[in-house]
Amino acid sequence: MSSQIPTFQQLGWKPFFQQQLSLEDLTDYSVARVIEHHRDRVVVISEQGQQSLTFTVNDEKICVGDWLLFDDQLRVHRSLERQSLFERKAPGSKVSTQLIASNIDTVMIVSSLNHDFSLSRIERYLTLAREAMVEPVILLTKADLCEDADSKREQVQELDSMLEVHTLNALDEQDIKSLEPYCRNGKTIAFMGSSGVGKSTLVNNLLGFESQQTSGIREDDSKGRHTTTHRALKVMSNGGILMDTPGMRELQLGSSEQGVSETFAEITELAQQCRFSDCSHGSEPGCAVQRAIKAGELAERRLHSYQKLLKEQALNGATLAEKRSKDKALGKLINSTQNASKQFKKGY
Ligand SMILES: Nc1nc2c(ncn2[C@@H]2O[C@H](COP(=O)(O)OP(=O)(O)OP(=O)(O)O)[C@@H](O)[C@H]2O)c(=O)[nH]1
Ligand SMILES: [Zn+2]
Repeated sequence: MSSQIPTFQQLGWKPFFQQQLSLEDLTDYSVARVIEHHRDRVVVISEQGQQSLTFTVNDEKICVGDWLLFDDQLRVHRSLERQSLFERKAPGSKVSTQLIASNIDTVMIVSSLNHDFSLSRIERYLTLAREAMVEPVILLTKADLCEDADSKREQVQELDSMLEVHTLNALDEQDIKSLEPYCRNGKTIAFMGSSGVGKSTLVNNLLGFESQQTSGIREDDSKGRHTTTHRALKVMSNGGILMDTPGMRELQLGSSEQGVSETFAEITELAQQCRFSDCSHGSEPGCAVQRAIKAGELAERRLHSYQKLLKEQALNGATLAEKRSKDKALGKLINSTQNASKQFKKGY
């Protein structure tokens, strides 16, 4: 974080958050945004600068990017409702989720135009972005190393005509400038994409670090990145906020169906015209999806991606449902034990 204290507006304060405050909140508490999350405390930035806050007993689940209220004793009072949230399944657990980052406006889905380029991977990230309620933008890097950049760009655009798709050389200053509209004052952005596609290069250039790293990224720089304290929230040279949490890179598909159906809107729409409401779009008669594939209006690849993601989701959904039924069973057990002890007390 730069030495200058950013203004609230710069930090991403919006009417959406303002509306959640009562008069009492404003007089009794201070407002801040979380920039680091630790086991027993959070580091926040407010109009007073950077502060470390302790949790109260009623420790709610807080994550980087959250807005919260705190008292004079530097204790968290409560966090405000989020506008968007990235979460993932906690490692080692099929059921609980881990909060990654909240209140992001735009997520940059980065894919390089060489070996990493994969429409299915992009679709996967699009689904994640939509589940998180975050606007996606596609950045296709290494355009300088690719001969058919335009045709690949078109393939991505065909996934969704409303999608913003850029091809660029992440090392080129002019190309970085084209991203400025997304990085303005008050905007929070984040990056997603597999290893080596140019995320760090983009991040460093957007942060205005190019003067420090003119000779490109050296091998030992990646080590250096890890030894410096990791601030998840950084102010970019033109005022926007960059959310740079390591967890964003290992995101997995959640359990809601909405992300998939939005990402594959044309299939969702076609499916409504299938003769059978539970059509699997295989060999059923009257399948509108198969008809569109045969007519060349829908790529077969799209249907495969769609089905694959739906299957993954069903799997995630099942584990959540299992968890719920377990919780219910536990609830029943507790109730019956309580009833039994009541009955016992009553002398039955
Ligand atoms: N020619 C060219 N090289 C690029 C471009 N973008 C990134 N690179 C190079 O690709 C390599 C990997 O880039 P990084 O920015 O480290 O990739 P990353 O996505 O951060 O990778 P991880 O840190 O592993 O997640 C570096 O050597 C960059 O200089 C580009 O648009 N054009
Ligand atoms: Zn069908």
